[in-house]
Amino acid sequence: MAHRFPALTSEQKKELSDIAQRVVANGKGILAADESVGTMGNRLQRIKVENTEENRRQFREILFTVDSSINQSIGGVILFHETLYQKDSQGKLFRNILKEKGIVVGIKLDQGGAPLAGTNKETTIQGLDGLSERCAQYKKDGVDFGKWRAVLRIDNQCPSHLAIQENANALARYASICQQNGLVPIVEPEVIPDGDHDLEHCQYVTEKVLAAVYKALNDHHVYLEGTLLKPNMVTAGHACTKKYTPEQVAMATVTALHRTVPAAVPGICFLSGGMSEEDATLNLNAINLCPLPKPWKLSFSYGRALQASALAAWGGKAANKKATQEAFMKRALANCQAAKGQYVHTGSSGSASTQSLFTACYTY
Ligand SMILES: O=P(O)(O)OC[C@@]1(O)O[C@H](CO)[C@@H](O)[C@@H]1O
Repeated sequence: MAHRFPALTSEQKKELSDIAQRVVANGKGILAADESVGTMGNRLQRIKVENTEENRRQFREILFTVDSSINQSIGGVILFHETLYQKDSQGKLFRNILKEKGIVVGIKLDQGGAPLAGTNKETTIQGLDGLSERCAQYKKDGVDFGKWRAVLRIDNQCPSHLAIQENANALARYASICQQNGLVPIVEPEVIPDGDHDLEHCQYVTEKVLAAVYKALNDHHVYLEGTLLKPNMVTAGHACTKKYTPEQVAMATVTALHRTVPAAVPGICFLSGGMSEEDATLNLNAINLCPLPKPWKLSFSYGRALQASALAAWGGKAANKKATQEAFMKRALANCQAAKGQYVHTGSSGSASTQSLFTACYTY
């Protein structure tokens, strides 16, 4: 079929591919600081801090005002709408603080799950209505990439064909709209770790989901060089009694990606999905050492696994700023090393870094 109606000009393609490559250059990854108000409430509750706009702002100010050398490990930060328009205590917009550090600013664009009737409690994600207008405004406000998280669950009859197809199509439609507005879409089909399934079953499901996502992206004429993928690592279910090594997780993960993700995709930035900070780093390191062909950058887009120690160190007290920034910097550096397969576990990680960060049916 002739290519008669090009979706993007060559200038648009160049801009998108440049943005995507900047985010994952030289072992850099993404800080996912895009927790919605509700999710942030759960995080703050754990450290007994009230979920007010001011407390959310204060924690994020501490993260974003960390030393500029953070830009060696963090190439992009995903923000929630509220945070994009917040300022530090000197009145400077967070997004400008990040940009001055050379960090690319992203935004969460999905707007929560809606039930798929006739399935075993499966969902699709909302947010397509008005998305083009929202993207255009965000682009004007300095945003260069978006994120959309679709949630798939392994269970009896799950994920169903309908859930896989519907979420793949929504991700592709979102990706197309982002690109039309100059935003690199981060495509996040998360197979959540709830369940007692083994590693092999997670690999099987992850392959089915990713294959459907790349078919849909192709159907929607999405320019793959101007996208990033944010998948789950292939792991056994949280309640599986059999334990697997980072090397086994890495082999299953890279095998699934190798079978389904085109080499044109510049970077794959894993979510941490409730793994402890240390496990997320060790698994990423093993993935980068896995002896299979890896045509993409294999990096991180962690929420919990970059912020858990920092949150614990902060405890809601301004006096703990230095310790909070040190904890954050430590995880960012460790993950940057892991993204190059150079992380050496010294055994000196604090207790917060080895704690599981799993939450059942993690949604928002
Ligand atoms: O799994 P993690 O690494 O903690 O978070 C991954 C993530 O996609 O899920 C969260 C919920 O949408 C987001 O805040 C974040 O970007």
